[in-house]
Amino acid sequence: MTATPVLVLLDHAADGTLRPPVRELLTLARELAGDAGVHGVWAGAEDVAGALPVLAAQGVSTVHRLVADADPHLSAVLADGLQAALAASGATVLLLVSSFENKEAAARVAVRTGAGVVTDADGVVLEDGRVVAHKTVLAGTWTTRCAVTAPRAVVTVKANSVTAQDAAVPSTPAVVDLPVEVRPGSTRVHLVERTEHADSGRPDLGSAHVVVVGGRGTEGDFSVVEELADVLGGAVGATRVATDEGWIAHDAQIGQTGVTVSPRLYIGAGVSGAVHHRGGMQASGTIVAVNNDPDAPIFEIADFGVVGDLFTVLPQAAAELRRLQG
Ligand SMILES: Cc1cc2nc3c(=O)[nH]c(=O)nc-3n(C[C@H](O)[C@H](O)[C@H](O)COP(=O)(O)OP(=O)(O)OC[C@H]3O[C@@H](n4cnc5c(N)ncnc54)[C@H](O)[C@@H]3O)c2cc1C
Repeated sequence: MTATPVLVLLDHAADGTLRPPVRELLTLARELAGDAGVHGVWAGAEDVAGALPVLAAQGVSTVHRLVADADPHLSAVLADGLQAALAASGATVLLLVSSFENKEAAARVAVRTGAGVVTDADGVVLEDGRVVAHKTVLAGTWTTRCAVTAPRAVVTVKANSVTAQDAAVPSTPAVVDLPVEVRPGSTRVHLVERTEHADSGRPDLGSAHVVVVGGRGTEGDFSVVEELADVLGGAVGATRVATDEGWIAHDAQIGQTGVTVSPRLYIGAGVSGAVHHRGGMQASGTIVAVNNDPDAPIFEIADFGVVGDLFTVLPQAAAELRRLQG
């Protein structure tokens, strides 16, 4: 694979603000593309203008704004748009933030274009002209390197895998409308309604730098978990026991059948560390466990462990952090 532009899907919120992991992907894209340049894809009716300063700081050369008579929030329509953007940009590498929706779109684009697809990567490099993606598999027990042998690569990258940095030289991104030919099959599903979650004031669980997680040990009282998360500016997560009990919404569940997180700091309180939970958090940077059972399996993977009652330890930690923060 010779040097070509790298294409990045510019995930954004309803107000047009770029989601934080997009800066990480653009940083990675610059490393892969070298002089060939970085292109972005803007999908949705939101105004791109507010995102342009960030895209300029990231050195993006061209933003392909999809123009389609169908909703690009449908993964099949998004895949149509991404395929068109690959053709328009000449890119042979497409990077997307790892999310359920993006992984579905990535798979569709890869099938249509004959690309190799890797999901949930935590690093991407070029080796001998080939895209090599690093990923953690089998409930976090193995790290693998997957070399893409096809001429095109589509890779979804987990949040917090790359440290975002601005380009040495900013750019003036050109915004180009890209008409998308929507396949008849792509609109077999109609999007009836789409509602953004009310803003909790906390960062998104999948991309947060800090995640504080409550398990069965909370016995349904998440107040101390939320308090510590707020002091650290982090997100609140949960085990399946906690979500099944209805103590917290299902979208907070971390693990094999929930969200995969890889924050810089994971704090588990009253979490045993079952294999199904580990699969969704073992790639975290630093793992802290608070559990009153010294034999809890989570201590096997913890970088720092506190044997104690979470209702005593978490408030103390929050108070000390507040004191240090002044
Ligand atoms: C197919 C399948 C898929 C699954 N997918 C998931 C998944 O995606 N995510 C997930 O999380 N689980 C998943 N599970 C369930 C998983 O196997 C575990 O049952 C679950 O993770 C355990 O949750 P827990 O750690 O909260 O509870 P427990 O295992 O009951 O552990 C509670 C811990 O809290 C400690 N504790 C109790 N009181 C206190 C206190 N006051 N202070 C400090 N510590 C205390 C206890 O010592 C214990 O270690 C799945 C299971 C199956 C079969």
